[in-house]
Amino acid sequence: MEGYSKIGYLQVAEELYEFINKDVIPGSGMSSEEFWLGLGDIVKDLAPKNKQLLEVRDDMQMKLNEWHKSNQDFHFEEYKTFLEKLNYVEPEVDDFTITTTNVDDEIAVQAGPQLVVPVNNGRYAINAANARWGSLYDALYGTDVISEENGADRKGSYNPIRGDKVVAYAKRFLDKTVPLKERSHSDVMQYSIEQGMLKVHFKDSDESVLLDQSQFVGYQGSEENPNAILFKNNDVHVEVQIDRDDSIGQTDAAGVKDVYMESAITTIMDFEDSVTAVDAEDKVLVYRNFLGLIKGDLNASFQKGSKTVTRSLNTDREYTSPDGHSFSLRGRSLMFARNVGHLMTTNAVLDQDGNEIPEGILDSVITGLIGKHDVLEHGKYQNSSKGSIYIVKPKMHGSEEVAFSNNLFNRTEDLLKLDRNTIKIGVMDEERRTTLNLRNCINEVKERIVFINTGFLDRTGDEIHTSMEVGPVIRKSEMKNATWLQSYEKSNVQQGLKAGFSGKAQIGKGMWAMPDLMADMLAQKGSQLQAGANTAWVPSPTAATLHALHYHEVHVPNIQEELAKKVVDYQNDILQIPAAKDTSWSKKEIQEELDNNAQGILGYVVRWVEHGVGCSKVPDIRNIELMEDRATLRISSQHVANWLHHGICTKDQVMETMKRMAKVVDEQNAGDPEYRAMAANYDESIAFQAACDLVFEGFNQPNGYTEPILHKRRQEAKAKVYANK
Ligand SMILES: CC(=O)SCCNC(=O)CCNC(=O)[C@H](O)C(C)(C)COP(=O)(O)OP(=O)(O)OC[C@H]1O[C@@H](n2cnc3c(N)ncnc32)[C@H](O)[C@@H]1OP(=O)(O)O
Ligand SMILES: O=CC(=O)O
Ligand SMILES: [Mg+2]
Repeated sequence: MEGYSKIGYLQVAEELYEFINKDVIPGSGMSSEEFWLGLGDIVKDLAPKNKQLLEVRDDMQMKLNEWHKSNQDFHFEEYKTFLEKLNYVEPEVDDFTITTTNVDDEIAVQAGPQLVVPVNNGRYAINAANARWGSLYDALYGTDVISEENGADRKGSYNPIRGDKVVAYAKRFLDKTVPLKERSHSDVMQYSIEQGMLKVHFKDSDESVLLDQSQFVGYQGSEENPNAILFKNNDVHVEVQIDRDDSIGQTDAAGVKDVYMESAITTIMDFEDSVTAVDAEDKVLVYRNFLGLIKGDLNASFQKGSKTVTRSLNTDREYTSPDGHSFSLRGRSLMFARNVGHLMTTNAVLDQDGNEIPEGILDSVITGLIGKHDVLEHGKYQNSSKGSIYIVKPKMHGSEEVAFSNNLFNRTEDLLKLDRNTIKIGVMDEERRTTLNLRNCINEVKERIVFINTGFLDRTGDEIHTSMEVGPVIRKSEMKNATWLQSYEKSNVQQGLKAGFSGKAQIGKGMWAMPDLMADMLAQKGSQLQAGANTAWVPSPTAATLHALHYHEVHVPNIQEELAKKVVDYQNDILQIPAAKDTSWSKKEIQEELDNNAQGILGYVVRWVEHGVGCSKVPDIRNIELMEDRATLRISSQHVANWLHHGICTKDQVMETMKRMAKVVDEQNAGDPEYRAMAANYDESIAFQAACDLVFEGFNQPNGYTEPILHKRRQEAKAKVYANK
């Protein structure tokens, strides 16, 4: 095949071949020949099984559709029996606990925010790794957490009225989190260290100490005039920064210029939901960025206003302990790589017959190979101090698919000469068959599992698609309160606790998908901790810093201990299908639902297909900017497909809506010179065609996934650009 190098069983796209051989193999302890021949063996052995697992998915979906069509008179018990016979609901394994070892404290001990970032965007990826620490002052000043009332507006140059509100908020946080024995942090004139204790001095020459002296764990600078005081609360840190020469420090009695929060304790470097990678060129970019992150030499230069900014990874933070010893804290988030799932194949590597190989197999061996450099301590920094490689595996359906991933990781370890279970797994609980059989799924990876996470966005898409034949689904905005979703969230925590995750692994919860609504996030996202999660997803570094506040309010291990005492059988509730009981929506309501979905689909897809951007902020019908990714696209497209299938709307109505909304999206993007308007020629716009395919062909997409259409159309768009060059 032209443009490919033949090696053993495989044909490898030249750019990938060269990148791996030149940049990744050296120092890995293996030759390139060994690597490619070994990958060939894995593909030869595992690709047929991968294919068979996908056939099981299709077969189950077909049988579900048939069952629902011939059981319009629905009986719940019969439905359950049918699911059990189909092995859609598996017989449960006996009690067990996970035995994962060599897990970093960031995962096992420290409850805190988890940031997700598309790894193809180097600038964002570096930012994400550096988001281990973030400025509380900036996060408050720049978001709606601080209201703009009474002259505290955000626009323009620094507004001292707003600044005062920020400082007051931060000092209230300190009073709650690291209280003084007497009075408030806002009364402090001077922080100092005396005989290993933190002392605070007030204006009237009064002084005090911390209520709990053990919360003071370090400082920078001198004992008399420290320039940073480090506190620890609920296993996470907060640093009060002092600089009397700084423009903000000057205005503060104690010279405090900022409160720095330990924020994104872990980060998911995403190769999946938020990424566009459809060929060898794109795959090389994501692998190259990940290599740079692991080796610590990734840089990104970009224009910010008139300046060129070069960004690189932060160093560790150095402190002196109260008893005078030097120590450091990590300056960077602990990184996971989220590989793609089992569905897609990639043309970056072909087998000897010219078939694309499963993309998940390629991701496993290459992220494993890159991760090996960390195990061998080749980087400027170390990601895992325990010699582990952390991989998140998404979109798996049921325990056989998890067992397949385990086998793939075993084979990857053997090929790379890594000890068994060096590669840890994070299991996304985001498909209905995994939720129902989560215990069995965890059991398949009990020696390497480090997280379960409720990816409720994909999970909602799967919910709609699975029960497509039942009837019209409830409106999208009602999904979050639906019985199935609420019980899925609870069941996930219960299964994690039962399998002994507390103190060993993460029980994670999903994304806050409104990146601009930070006040609402602060009000609502703490509930994920109350529900037992020791981490939850945020879309940006700012959100990580603000979400970190929640982990200071509650000590998650205590909550988990309480929750572990009660055991509830959630299965019947998880199986409550979100079909609408009352479908008498008004014409206006139907149109509103369609408009909203169409706007989200088009706004996201146009950037995916034409610009290669896999995660975007797209305004919804109320003009609220939403984080859209493949999983939210799956929901919107399946929702329209469902209503279309059940005659709630007509094909003509949907087409009219898509065309009208394309004009709205075109207007939203009018300021972008690279943007190609969809409404200029609907038939020629590849993005518009992709969006239409997702809706009109939605019924036939495997499990309602968006990748097959997105990949095909993106490849088409890239080919068109190259042809015109
Ligand atoms: C279902 C699921 O799988 S959810 C997982 C998928 N979702 C994600 O991965 C979320 C990733 N988030 C993002 O891509 C972005 O935050 C978006 C698209 C939601 C918003 O992006 P933007 O509009 O560019 O963000 P905004 O203008 O508010 O902020 C930009 C700044 O924040 C930084 N930033 C924003 N999001 C992130 C992030 N996730 N990680 C690191 N940095 C980020 C940017 O680097 C930029 O800072 P810089 O100029 O100093 O480099
Ligand atoms: O991957 C996360 C999701 O919600 O889907
Ligand atoms: Mg997902």
